[in-house]
Amino acid sequence: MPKVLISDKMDPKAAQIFRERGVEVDEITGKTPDELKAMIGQYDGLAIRSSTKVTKDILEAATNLKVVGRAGIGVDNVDIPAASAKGVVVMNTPFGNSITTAEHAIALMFALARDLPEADKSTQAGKWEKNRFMGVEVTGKTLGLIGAGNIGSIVADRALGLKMKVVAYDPFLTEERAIELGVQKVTLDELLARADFITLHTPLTDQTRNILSAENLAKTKKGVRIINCARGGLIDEAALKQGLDSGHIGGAALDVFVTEPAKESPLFGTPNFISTPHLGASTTEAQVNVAIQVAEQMADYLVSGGVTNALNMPSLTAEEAPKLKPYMSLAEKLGSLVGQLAHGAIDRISIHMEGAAAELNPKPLTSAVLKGFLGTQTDTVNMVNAPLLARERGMEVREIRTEREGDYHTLLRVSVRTADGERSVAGTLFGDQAARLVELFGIKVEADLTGAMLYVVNEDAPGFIGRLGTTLGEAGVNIGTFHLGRRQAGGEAVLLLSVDQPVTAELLATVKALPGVKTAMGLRF
Ligand SMILES: NC(=O)C1=CN([C@@H]2O[C@H](COP(=O)(O)OP(=O)(O)OC[C@H]3O[C@@H](n4cnc5c(N)ncnc54)[C@H](O)[C@@H]3O)[C@@H](O)[C@H]2O)C=CC1
Ligand SMILES: O=C(O)C(=O)COP(=O)(O)O
Repeated sequence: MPKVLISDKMDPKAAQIFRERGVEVDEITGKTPDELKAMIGQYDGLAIRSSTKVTKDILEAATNLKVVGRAGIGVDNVDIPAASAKGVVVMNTPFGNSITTAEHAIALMFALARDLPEADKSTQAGKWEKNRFMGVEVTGKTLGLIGAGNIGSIVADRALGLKMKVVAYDPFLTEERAIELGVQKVTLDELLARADFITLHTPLTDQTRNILSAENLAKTKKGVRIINCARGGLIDEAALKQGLDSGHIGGAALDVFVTEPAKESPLFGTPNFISTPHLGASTTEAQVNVAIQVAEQMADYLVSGGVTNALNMPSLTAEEAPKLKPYMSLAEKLGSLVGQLAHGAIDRISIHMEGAAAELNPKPLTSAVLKGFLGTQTDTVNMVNAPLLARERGMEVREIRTEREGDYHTLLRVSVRTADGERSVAGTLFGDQAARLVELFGIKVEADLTGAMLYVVNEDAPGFIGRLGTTLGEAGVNIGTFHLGRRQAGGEAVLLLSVDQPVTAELLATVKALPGVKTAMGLRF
């Protein structure tokens, strides 16, 4: 039974779903990195929010880990390249808390507009300072949206409902989408110059880090009020403090900080500064949403291989997964076969899916072919990092689908381009389950690809098979299955034998010395 650790506070619905789906679950929150490292080895899944840092160090200790599920959106607390290298799927729940976070941004905007926290504090201190607090209306004001994705769009919608003008800076926002949202697409400089309120809704990337730098803050309108419910690091906190102190910035509300938990900050105590402890996603509704979603996605993956909302692997529904399983095995074997047989540099690999195979989700099949192929060159390849590794090696990967059936109702063909030209192998599924090789470098052959195999190319001549059998017998090697294919009688023949003992270098040398043998190789599946 797969076992999952929930390491951050999560709605109880998550644990309930894991158990209902046959996944064992421990809920242990608040552990230090060392404590987590010591226990992570026993788990197949790790369910987190933003507190747990899934570092390379933790992943190295996670010997059984298959999936990290983020009950929320941001995955900057997960080392995704390190997870991919280990074959660990990383998933998030991209929509479950977006309304809630957008609402928090709007709440902070009003809190800034009317100085609510300070007014509350003063009133409860018995001061009744009616003349001290003078707010601003949001109606008719311009809201500058940096990032108009899921959350930014909801903020825009709510702001338009409040009769604000919304200008948006987002390099990936199309004019059509801007029109649909009712916002004006502008440059960052224009946004900085025009906005009365600025709200940030981008991930933290190399491009967005310090997007509100000292220089950019200086370009803002005097009295601007700034809200960050996205990620610490988008604003230069020291420059923000200076701007507040000088009075250029009229107010700032931060839900997120460069260092979290933010137990101290030069910003604390600054007039017109408001903060919340990363509460953007903290509503009952959002937490129920993300807990249910993350548990369902992780259970799908652990129980049936379905992949949803993964950041480092193509999607695959829980219904598709069992159907694809035998194909994945065939794809991996064909990839491995060409990897073992084709020599020299390979700059292109093509995966042809014909007949029934053409109707399947091609991405997992491609990953499986690449895993099989690259597995002959490196031990660190897996389904998750295979496409990335192929790209890093400068390989072009082609997927070709032909729905028309050929000789087989379903066929996978893997071709590689080598210095000597295109080399291809093809296989089908026998009874929709068993992987069967049907063509090898242009020669028809019917073979199972299992365990240790001996591959021999020879001149088709009488007596050869007997001599080969004797040679193997004398070497104490037992033949399991025997497959023969040839281009034409008396031409080139291919022999594929599964053998019960390993094919040693010594045996290969003896086979190669037999008359008529052109090539002999040991293969492994
Ligand atoms: N405070 C909290 O508790 C929460 C914070 N978040 C954070 O909110 C942020 C936004 O989340 P979503 O809207 O769901 O993400 P999203 O991916 O839907 O939207 C992000 C937008 O940022 C834009 N963007 C990317 N690079 C940009 C750049 N250089 N300049 C301007 N725009 C750029 C993208 O084009 C995209 O439209 C994320 O960082 C997420 O982690 C999300 C949920 C809760
Ligand atoms: O979903 C996100 O990106 C968030 O930042 C929410 O964080 P949390 O799950 O509340 O720790």
